[in-house]
Amino acid sequence: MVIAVDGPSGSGKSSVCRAAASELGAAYLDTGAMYRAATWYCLQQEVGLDDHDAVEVAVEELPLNISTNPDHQVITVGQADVTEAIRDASISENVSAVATNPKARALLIASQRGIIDREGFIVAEGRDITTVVAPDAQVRVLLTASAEARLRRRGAQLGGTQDAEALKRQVLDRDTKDSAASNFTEAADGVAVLDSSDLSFQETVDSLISRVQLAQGART
Ligand SMILES: Nc1ncnc2c1ncn2[C@@H]1O[C@H](COP(=O)(O)OP(=O)(O)OP(=O)(O)O)[C@@H](O)[C@H]1O
Ligand SMILES: Nc1ccn([C@H]2C[C@H](O)[C@@H](COP(=O)(O)O)O2)c(=O)n1
Repeated sequence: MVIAVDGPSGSGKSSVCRAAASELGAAYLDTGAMYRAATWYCLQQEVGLDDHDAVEVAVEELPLNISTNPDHQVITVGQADVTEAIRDASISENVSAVATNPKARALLIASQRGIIDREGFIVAEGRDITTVVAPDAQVRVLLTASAEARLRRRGAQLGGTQDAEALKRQVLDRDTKDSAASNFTEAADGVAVLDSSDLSFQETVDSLISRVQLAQGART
């Protein structure tokens, strides 16, 4: 069973899907982490992010390994453990340049489909999982939250280190740029909306799990 979840920045995709996968005993794929790792690699190789061909070459040779264990996420690029580094504000502010590069996207999407096929029972989250990567997933959810809730949550997550302008760049401005590559603000046909604005973290996890259990029941 494939559980596909999309949504804007700060809506809770990574944390909610990781917790749900852990409770369900499923694998977990953070596709945003793959775009972030690709961006880290381009910056490390001093590839100009506006140079589309150079970015494509870099993504083609990207020596990426991403774990699918929801309880132990490790992301490596070659010998470098980039699990923490890809969460840096410098990556958040540059990742859209890679995510909107069509050829880089096609390469990463192919890799994501390979991981999903290999795992079988998996929660995969990102921006285009319900629509492009796994449109045939048995559970398809658009996880949303108000802009105010998303900014507040991201601010708390970063320990109050970012001012309002930096948070806006990392959350709302990034959404605007990423919208050029995929539609994650409106649910496509057959995709259920889960609005977490007024839900606690655990209520949101429980809501996702109950949708999975409903789909599991429908299959037996
Ligand atoms: N329903 C909720 N109530 C309160 N806090 C939440 C809720 N859902 C998520 N959070 C918190 O909000 C923060 C942002 O969540 P998370 O990083 O999972 O978002 P995201 O959608 O994956 O963002 P991005 O796409 O930018 O990586 C985390 O600290 C998470 O614990
Ligand atoms: N399926 C996906 C996943 C992510 N992206 C882009 C959009 C984000 O700016 C970036 C990082 O994702 P995050 O870690 O914030 O979820 O990657 C995408 O285009 N498609």
